Amino acid sequence: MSVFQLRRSLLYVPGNMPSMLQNIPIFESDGVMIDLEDAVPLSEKDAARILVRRFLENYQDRNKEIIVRINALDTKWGEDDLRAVLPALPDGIRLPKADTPEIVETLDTMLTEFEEELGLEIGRFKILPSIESAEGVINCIRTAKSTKRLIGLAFGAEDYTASLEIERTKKGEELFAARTRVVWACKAAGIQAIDTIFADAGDMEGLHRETQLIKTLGFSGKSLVNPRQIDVIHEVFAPKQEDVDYALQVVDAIQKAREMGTGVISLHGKMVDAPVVKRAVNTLKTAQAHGMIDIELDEEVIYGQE
Ligand SMILES: CC(C)(COP(=O)(O)OP(=O)(O)OC[C@H]1O[C@@H](n2cnc3c(N)ncnc32)[C@H](O)[C@@H]1OP(=O)(O)O)[C@@H](O)C(=O)NCCC(=O)NCCSC(=O)C[C@@](O)(CC(=O)O)C(=O)O
Ligand SMILES: [Mg+2]
Repeated sequence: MSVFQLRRSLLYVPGNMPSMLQNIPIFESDGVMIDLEDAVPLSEKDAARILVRRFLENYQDRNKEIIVRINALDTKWGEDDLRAVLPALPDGIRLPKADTPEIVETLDTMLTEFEEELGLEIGRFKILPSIESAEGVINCIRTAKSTKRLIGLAFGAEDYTASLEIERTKKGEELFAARTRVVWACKAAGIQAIDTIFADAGDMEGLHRETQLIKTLGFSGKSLVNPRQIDVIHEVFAPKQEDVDYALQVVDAIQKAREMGTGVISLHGKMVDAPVVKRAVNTLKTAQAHGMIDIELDEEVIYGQE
């Protein structure tokens, strides 16, 4: 059974803060996004990219996914950021303000050139574009299919609400349509949807509520601003034991149904058919990724394919 990569928690770490960078190895997030963009003041842009490169060169035993958020490619820093950090081999680049598929394609081409220059496999560096404006949301369906390098699309609600000239609320009603569209784009392209930050690092209840909501919508994880947010996210994304047990029963039941020559069966009085089985398999894959179960799932047998 394939195990999809967990990206529940991607923690931003400002690239100009040595005291924060040095703790990256001990954070229990699934990944970190070292930031050269908005967390870094203009006066420190040049120093930060050198600091990040040195940090990555010394961080040899990587224990989590490392993504660097560069400055946008239409700024005077974006290309220098790439040139500085790529030789230190981050796993991927988060591209802010990815308003169009064309800007992601430009980054794709630049990464290919850097890979050739550095003698690396083409496609080694992944891309996580940020959808954080009205234009970005409108174009995200094409952006999600713009290159094979994409690990997902990340929604950025702070810039998105600024672009709409509205306030961001904790309830998040103003974000619903954009979040939904980003999820559709990602699911249609077979990549992950990563939700925006929750800025109030002291409000764990609010974070819990928002994470529950975005999980329900189909996001795979969230960007974070503070290490204290990691446990809350992981708790919400952990599959519940009762759901895993039920998914195992569903898989068992459908195989018995097939042996009886039918594609539908009743389990505890509820109908089990193909979509129910698909959801059960998703639950089991998630449980597998969380290390909760270790079983071989033969999807051809489960789905009844020849
Ligand atoms: C939020 C706050 C100020 C709270 O400060 P506080 O002082 O209350 O923090 P405390 O909890 O008291 O800190 C306790 C200890 O943890 C250390 N510590 C804290 N945070 C740490 C961390 N992130 N990494 C490593 N270490 C950390 C700290 O140094 C201290 O260490 P020590 O002194 O040794 O005890 C602080 O966390 C922080 O600056 N966060 C990063 C902010 C940032 O990167 N923003 C840019 C990315 S968002 C964006 O751009 C939006 C977006 O573009 C995209 C999108 O949505 O995806 C959009 O448009 O939407
Ligand atoms: Mg932003």
